[in-house]
Amino acid sequence: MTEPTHTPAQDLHTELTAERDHLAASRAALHAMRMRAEQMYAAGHTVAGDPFAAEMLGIALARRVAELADSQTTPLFFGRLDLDGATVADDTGAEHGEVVRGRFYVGRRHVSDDAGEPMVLDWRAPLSRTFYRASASARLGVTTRRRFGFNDGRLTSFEDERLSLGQELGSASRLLTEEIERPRVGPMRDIVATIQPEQDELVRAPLEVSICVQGAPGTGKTAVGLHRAAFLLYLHRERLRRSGVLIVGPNSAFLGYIAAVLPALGELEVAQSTIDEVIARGPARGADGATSQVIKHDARMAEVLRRALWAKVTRPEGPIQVSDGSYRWRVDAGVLARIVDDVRREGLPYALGRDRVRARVVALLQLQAESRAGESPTEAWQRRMGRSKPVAEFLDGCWPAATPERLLWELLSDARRLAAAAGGLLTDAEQAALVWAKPARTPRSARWSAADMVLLDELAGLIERPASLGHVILDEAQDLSPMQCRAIARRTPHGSVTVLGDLAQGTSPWAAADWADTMAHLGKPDAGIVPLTTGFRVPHVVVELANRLLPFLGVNVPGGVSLRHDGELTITAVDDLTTAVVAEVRRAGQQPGSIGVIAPDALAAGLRDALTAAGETPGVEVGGPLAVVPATVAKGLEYDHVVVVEPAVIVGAEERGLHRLYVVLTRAVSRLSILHTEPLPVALTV
Ligand SMILES: Nc1ncnc2c1ncn2[C@@H]1O[C@H](COP(=O)(O)OP(=O)(O)OP(=O)(O)O)[C@@H](O)[C@H]1O
Repeated sequence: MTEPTHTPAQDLHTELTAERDHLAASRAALHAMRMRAEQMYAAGHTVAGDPFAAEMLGIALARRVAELADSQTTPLFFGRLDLDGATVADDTGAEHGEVVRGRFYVGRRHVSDDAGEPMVLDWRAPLSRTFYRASASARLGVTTRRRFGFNDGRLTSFEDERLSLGQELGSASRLLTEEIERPRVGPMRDIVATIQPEQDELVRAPLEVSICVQGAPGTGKTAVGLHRAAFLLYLHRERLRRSGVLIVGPNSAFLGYIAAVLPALGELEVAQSTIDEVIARGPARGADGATSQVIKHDARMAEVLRRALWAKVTRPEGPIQVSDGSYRWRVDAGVLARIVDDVRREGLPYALGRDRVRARVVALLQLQAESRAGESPTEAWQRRMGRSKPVAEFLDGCWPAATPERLLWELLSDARRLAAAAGGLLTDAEQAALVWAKPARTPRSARWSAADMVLLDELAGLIERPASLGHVILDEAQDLSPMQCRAIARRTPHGSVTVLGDLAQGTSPWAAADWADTMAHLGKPDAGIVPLTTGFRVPHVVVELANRLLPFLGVNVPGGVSLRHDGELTITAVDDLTTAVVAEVRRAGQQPGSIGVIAPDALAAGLRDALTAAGETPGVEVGGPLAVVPATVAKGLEYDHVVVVEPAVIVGAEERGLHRLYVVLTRAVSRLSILHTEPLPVALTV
């Protein structure tokens, strides 16, 4: 492998001018595409056949116009490929033999000229794959890969790797380094220009494939998940628009931080929620004790609920007799029992089963009516029979209608009912912890807790099957409980999942210790587990400090390595925390970038007030210049300068406090200052 040769200044100038010309021409072409789309939008109603078609066409064209919006500050392309024979892969990654030569620009979206010739290739197009994957040893038909540097939308530099001459920069790329080390002010940005080969492999994995990524802090898991969503939507737009793509993140601060990435990539329709929002059936107004909460999230509850629901189905005791004008039809108890048994064996969701039993009974009544009258009864007749009192009473007796709320209310209000469902599964003490001390009088008046929502969702899934989503991306998935995983599994029986997380960052009481368990609860036990170890956020010195905690975290994960060798770490024992935090924030403010003061939850509000009183202005939004962040919401976030306050209190505040500290220490992009009055946690000092 050789170092890239340098281009003489004069040639450099000529080349830069040519590249800027191509950029200007591409912008003009994009503008023309948008004009054409706007004209079509304006004329849409005249070509559509009917009002519905006109509306659909209008929506599609408006979307197209929005997708073609140009932003002067976002570079239209960031790379160039010179090809002497690249083999294009199809959607699945399989090569289909078309050999391509010539020059191609790679950017955020496809731009073509009037004749339809590509001026910029979408980064997700099959040919663009070579931009991310080619290396000197496997150059995939690439002779030269060029990366462009931009400043405020203006093309200012480029960097070549002549792969055909064995030149390759890898992580020594100046443009990659600049991108990684740039100050993090504002919301999270996309990484399309610098996706690394190991990340690209995950981003472009086929839609059918579920994957689980175990990655150390800052290895780009969130970035990979977001780019994977954009990639899948590009390849399977119509299918996924119908079925939906969902991103699940740990909290609303995190979702706010990542919210701008997909729109910047032209993807405006991906739902982004917390797991609680996904399963909410109304506001959670109740609270759980620590013990009952953990039991409710335990996978055994699924079986308790299943038993409780299906215990409602009983064998019919007598026959049905239905009057129909001057006739009277009859179905014997034995026949009814067989129907109930058969339908149970079919394994349908409860409500569908009930409908099917009703339909079978009506079919038997219909047979009798047909043999008597010689003609088929109408649908109205069938509905009348299905709703007739004897049929309704039979159904209410042996397959009663059920709602999640009523069932759970019955279980949590009544120790005997719970015991009947939980016998052999939950201990007596566990059952006692679940039953309400003061039962709600009706299901409607129950004050459901967040953990109850998980149980209600499980019941709802037993009663009626939810629609299947096309793809779900689960970020910080190590914190999902078995029951929460099941909630996602129910929503993806025909879809796939991308699971992103770090076992070392598990802070929930049910945090995963082994990805195989999580994937089994998600219904994808065969998914591969892929490690990511190269860190793009946390500087080397800080990674080293955080890695000291790993042996104490009880998980088996590969340690991270940092691409960043800059960075600064200070640990200071202070007398007065508030004074020290204010002084540290002032010192940090002398450098560009965002500042995050991460404090024990109990201290956060006081520090925010103290900073405000001192004339600093901590904001609440993530991505602002200064934020005071309670330790429990810092997950997934990052700041150029992180001030960690009182690590020992963070550790002592919760059961998995050491894991929390690991999360908190790994939020820093450039500088980490630790301020403490209490002795540091032992794990940090060994
Ligand atoms: N290939 C890349 N090029 C440039 N920046 C990158 C790349 N990959 C990741 N980054 C940046 O590194 C930072 C960390 O990425 P990200 O938040 O996705 O990591 P993570 O693995 O989800 O971290 P954590 O587990 O700590 O939440 C982000 O600022 C992201 O933009």
